[in-house]
Amino acid sequence: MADILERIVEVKRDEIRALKSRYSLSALEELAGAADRVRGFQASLRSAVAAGRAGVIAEIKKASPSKGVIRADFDPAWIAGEYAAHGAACLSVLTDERFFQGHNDYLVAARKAVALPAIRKDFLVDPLQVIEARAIGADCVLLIAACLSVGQLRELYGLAQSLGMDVLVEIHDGMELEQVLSAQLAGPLLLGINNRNLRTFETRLDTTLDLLPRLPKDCEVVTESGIAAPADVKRMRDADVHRFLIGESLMRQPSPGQALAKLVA
Ligand SMILES: O=P(O)(O)OC[C@@H](O)[C@@H](O)c1c[nH]c2ccccc12
Repeated sequence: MADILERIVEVKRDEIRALKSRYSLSALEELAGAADRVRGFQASLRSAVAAGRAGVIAEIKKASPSKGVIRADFDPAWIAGEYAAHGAACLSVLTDERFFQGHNDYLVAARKAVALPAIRKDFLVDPLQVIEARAIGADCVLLIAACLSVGQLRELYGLAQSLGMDVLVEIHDGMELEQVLSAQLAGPLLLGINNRNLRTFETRLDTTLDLLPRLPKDCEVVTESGIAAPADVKRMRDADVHRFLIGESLMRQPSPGQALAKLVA
């Protein structure tokens, strides 16, 4: 059986075809040009960290392929308000419909409710999806190294930057790190290390810690997935990792904002 990442990318190919039949490139570019001004995503994380705080990207995620529905009562604007009121630096919004029960409208609603910058969390493999991200208001896009060739990574990264967006480049092992470094992207690189293996769903915080010695000095590391307890946050901060992408453990609590405050207190 094809693994989940391959299945997701197959579905994305269909979505890209549909997007192409709905919009011409110039129409989509026009929408991107008319979108709300970009809010600095990488800068917001940087200022939290400079102030001695954890820089948290708080995720708005209804469901996932590994966990099913995570939160049934799902109101993206309300959740965004919770996160903003309790110290999140940025929002992450899943827009994939098929596997994560996300939606572009959730990003629009969440971003409209607060002043925080937001990343479009999806599986981007085509320039059109990057332009679409800006058209719906995204301030940052996720580029997953495992879905992209070095050439695609360079192309999509450059395109996102040319649209004023930041990019979070995601890896989960040393091979993907080498691939990203060989792309020689314009830094300082915002590099996400996913503790969850998207092929097996196994989650190990050591994934981040093991890769740290191999990262370039100016790299801004985000540890992603599986952060559930204050001890997890402390372990990372002791290793000089101050940026976090956190979803499930917040989404499962009645007040995701209070959960966030407790986690990083
Ligand atoms: O819910 P968690 O374990 O806190 O993880 C959040 C985030 O890291 C995870 O949703 C994620 C990281 N990279 C992704 C790529 C696609 C979809 C989802 C993800």
